[in-house]
Amino acid sequence: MTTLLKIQNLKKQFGGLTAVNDVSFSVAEGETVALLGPNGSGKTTVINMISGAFAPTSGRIVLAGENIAGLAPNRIAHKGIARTFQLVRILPSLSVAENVMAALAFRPNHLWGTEARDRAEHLLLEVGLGGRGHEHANDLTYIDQKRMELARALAAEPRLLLLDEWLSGLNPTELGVGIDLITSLGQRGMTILLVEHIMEAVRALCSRAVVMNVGTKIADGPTADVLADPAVIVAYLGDGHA
Ligand SMILES: Nc1ncnc2c1ncn2[C@@H]1O[C@H](COP(=O)(O)OP(=O)(O)OP(=O)(O)O)[C@@H](O)[C@H]1O
Repeated sequence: MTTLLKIQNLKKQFGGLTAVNDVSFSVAEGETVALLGPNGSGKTTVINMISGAFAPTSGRIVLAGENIAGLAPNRIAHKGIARTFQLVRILPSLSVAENVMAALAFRPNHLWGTEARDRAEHLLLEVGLGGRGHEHANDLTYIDQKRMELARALAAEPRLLLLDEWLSGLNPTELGVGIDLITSLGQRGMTILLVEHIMEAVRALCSRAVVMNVGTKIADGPTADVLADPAVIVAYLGDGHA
């Protein structure tokens, strides 16, 4: 398998707090990998460094052989990384279709006009919002806003998709649909790194999992093995459960 993303000795300090400490792991082309860990373990900080929201204190983030650590978010996006946010970010005053068209307009091979509208409708259909492009983004339920945010991320045709708790807040039916949607992206060859607290989803979607605790990587391997690792169980549940 070809490595798409290689994280090497990544570190992030916020003043005296070391949020991410010497973390290294890789994601192969076409893999769906989970980045796990209890609250505050540094997962979102890793995602923020990969997507360029934060510059690392030290370490390398290598995408397809090129070190992208510290580049601005728009440059990283143009290199093929797209993400969703833990708290959804949308353009609330625009329609659903316009939100996606804005993403199509800002990608390297821009799409405009009818072409963009057609592509936006296709992407909305893909995420379960078919025929709803005319609606006001602000009127969508939270779950539908998440769907729309995913359509915006997919509009960039990323090589690597970062999903930060994209499945959280879904009811059981919606969760099943969401898992199917991410599965279908993976089946089409998309490389995905996802932060997720819903273990049912992690087991269903991810062949491999990386686990962090207090900024440090404590496990990396096949998902079933990692979730059965006593060190991981202790990190999530505390001593007495391993
Ligand atoms: N911008 C920031 N400034 C200062 N400290 C920060 C900042 N962002 C994150 N932190 C701190 O870094 C640590 C790791 O936070 P992070 O959000 O990466 O954890 P997480 O594993 O994603 O947690 P959760 O599962 O709760 O989202 C925490 O102690 C957090 O308070």
